Amino acid sequence: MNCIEVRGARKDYDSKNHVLSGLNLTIQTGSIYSLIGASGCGKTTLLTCILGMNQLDDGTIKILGHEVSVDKPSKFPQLIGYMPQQTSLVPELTVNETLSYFGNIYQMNQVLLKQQAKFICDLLELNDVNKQVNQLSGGEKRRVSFAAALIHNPKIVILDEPTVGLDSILREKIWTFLIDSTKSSNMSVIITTHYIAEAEKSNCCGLMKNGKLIIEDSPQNIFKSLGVSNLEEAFYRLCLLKNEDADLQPSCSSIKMQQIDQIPLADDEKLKNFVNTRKSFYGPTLKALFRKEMQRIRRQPGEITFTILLPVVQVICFVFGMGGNPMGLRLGIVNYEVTDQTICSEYLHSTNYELNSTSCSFQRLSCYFLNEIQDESAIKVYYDSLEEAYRGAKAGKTFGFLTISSNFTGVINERKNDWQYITEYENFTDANLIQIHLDESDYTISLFLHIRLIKAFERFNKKVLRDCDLNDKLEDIPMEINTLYRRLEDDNIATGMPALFSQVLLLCGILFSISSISQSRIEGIWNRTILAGVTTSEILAVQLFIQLINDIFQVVVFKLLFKVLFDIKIEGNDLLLGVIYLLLCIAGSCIGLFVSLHTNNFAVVNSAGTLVFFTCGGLCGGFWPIEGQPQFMRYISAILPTTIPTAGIRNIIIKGFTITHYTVYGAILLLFGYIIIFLAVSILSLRKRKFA
Ligand SMILES: Nc1ncnc2c1ncn2[C@@H]1O[C@H](COP(=O)(O)OP(=O)(O)OP(=O)(O)O)[C@@H](O)[C@H]1O
Repeated sequence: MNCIEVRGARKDYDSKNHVLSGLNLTIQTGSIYSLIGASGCGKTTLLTCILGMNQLDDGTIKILGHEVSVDKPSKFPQLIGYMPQQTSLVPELTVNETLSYFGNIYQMNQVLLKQQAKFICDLLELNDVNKQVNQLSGGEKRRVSFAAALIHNPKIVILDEPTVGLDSILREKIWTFLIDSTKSSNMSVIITTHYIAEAEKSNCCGLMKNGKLIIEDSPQNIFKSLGVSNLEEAFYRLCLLKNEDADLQPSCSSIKMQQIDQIPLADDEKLKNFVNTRKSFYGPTLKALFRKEMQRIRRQPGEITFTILLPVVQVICFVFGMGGNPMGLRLGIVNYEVTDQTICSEYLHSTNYELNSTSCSFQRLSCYFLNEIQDESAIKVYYDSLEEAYRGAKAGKTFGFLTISSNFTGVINERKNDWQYITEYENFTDANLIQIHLDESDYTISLFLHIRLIKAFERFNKKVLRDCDLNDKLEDIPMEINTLYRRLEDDNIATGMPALFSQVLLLCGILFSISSISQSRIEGIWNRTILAGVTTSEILAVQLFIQLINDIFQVVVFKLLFKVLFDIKIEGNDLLLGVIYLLLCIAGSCIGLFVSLHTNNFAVVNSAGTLVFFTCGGLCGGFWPIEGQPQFMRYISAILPTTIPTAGIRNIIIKGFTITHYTVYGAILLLFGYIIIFLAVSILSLRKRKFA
């Protein structure tokens, strides 16, 4: 039986790029087949199609008589060993751990695994087996990758440029091993190489050009037919040939292999047994997947620190960055009533202000008013003229300025004493006693200054009324505003806190998921794991388990932070709050999973995470009311993963709402919805395309 048969293989990446154009290839069991050709001629593409990682547009590929495609990769993963062009290993694992990982996902017997690992490490001169892969040289990494392809003693070995970067002695050793293995254990090898001379050691050589094999024969037959003495020369000659001359090809299938034992691979019954030997959800395999992730996390101190610190830093920043009253705001003052401010301070220090108690008339009341604006409200910066104050505000030296008219005291006196007789109402309001110009480019600061100036005037006015023996309540508006639920001591922080919590927990889930899944897909370990026969369900199960551990950890950190930093009493059920936190984290993990499965570009993955974070942050209503959004946007906000949960968290913490309130059960249902949808779509897309 032929080990691999490729018939009429066509593959186009795009309409201009015909990589394989009706290629035929036959690899006999127990032989070494060297695939050579210029860079970019399609060797890797052919290998990935043979492995079922890439789909042919036309034609068939059979491994041991069974057709292979993306939908139906090889039935015998344990029989195949693949070494990709990129090293495709976990950089944080040691050599020993790497071989143990591969041995376990191939479900090897532990004693055999140890023996085989020792044998291969000796063969490939991998002496320091406790060194991490990321501490190895390029050549050493390739040797580890080669060892990983051979650890389970495969019967079909597919090697994409295994000898690149290795010295000639080691290359010789590898070839000797391959030749011995094909002879002694009937191993079949397909190998691509740019070292054409070493291909002379193979049983058959195929030279690819223009998407086809232009020759496929034993090196000796090629020498004979072309009248050359080495493959380099043959390769050079054939590459110069035009396409129409490419009919030189006797097939390698006519070459008689000196096989000792063909039975194990030719016997279909035994192959079936081989298929059945792989156990689904097998403990040691799952353990290997889990251990690999844990070792990776453990050896990436940056990542683990980031995972722990992310919520801590975010919450601390939030506590210090939000909710505090802005201090040190500079406000320009132009006082036309008392232009020399030293007079004001002397005056305030001496008699406070001059009051004629019989008529209740004052002097220089502007000093008195300005005295009510203390530094914690605004730091006063005095200017002599409006123009100067304007220039100061424009230059950013102040957040705005106010002018006090020269008739300030006169009008106030009038208001207090003769307000009932003022007939020229227009004149009264036009007095423009105090004109305020605020820099509205920072709305929050302008709002604060606005309120503080009004309050300063109220205080001033009340004092004046009291000094005139008038009831200072006259100044109050006849309205009392009482609050429901709000607690003064924590209202500022409590307002934005639920939004921050939902945002950060969602982000923690997304980032963790992205970092572990994208990393393994981009590094190539994902594909190698799938090729070893591990199902995507097994990988997902382990991933979700690890995510859950991370999510629970994040929630615990959050709850502790909440206690230590906020010390806010939770009115509602703490457990219910924990459930929403956990669901937020899990929803984030599922969103991260979905994103990582749909792109292998780290920049895109990170941008997607950032997009989710900022979109949800801006629209969730926790930092700015949803009521401020246009109606159509409110519909979008309502279905975002943090909007209803933010309201739910706020309602549990501050109002003590239970699961019967729509924001609480709505949050739980919404998050469950997110988890189910993103998980289902991820599973479906993995069914369609397992490989990264
Ligand atoms: N995913 C892809 N999308 C589009 N084009 C691709 C893709 N992968 C490979 N190609 C193109 O297909 C052609 C064959 O690539 P392939 O990697 O198979 O060549 P190769 O013979 O293995 O090259 P090398 O010897 O340099 O490794 C190249 O022109 C390459 O640009």
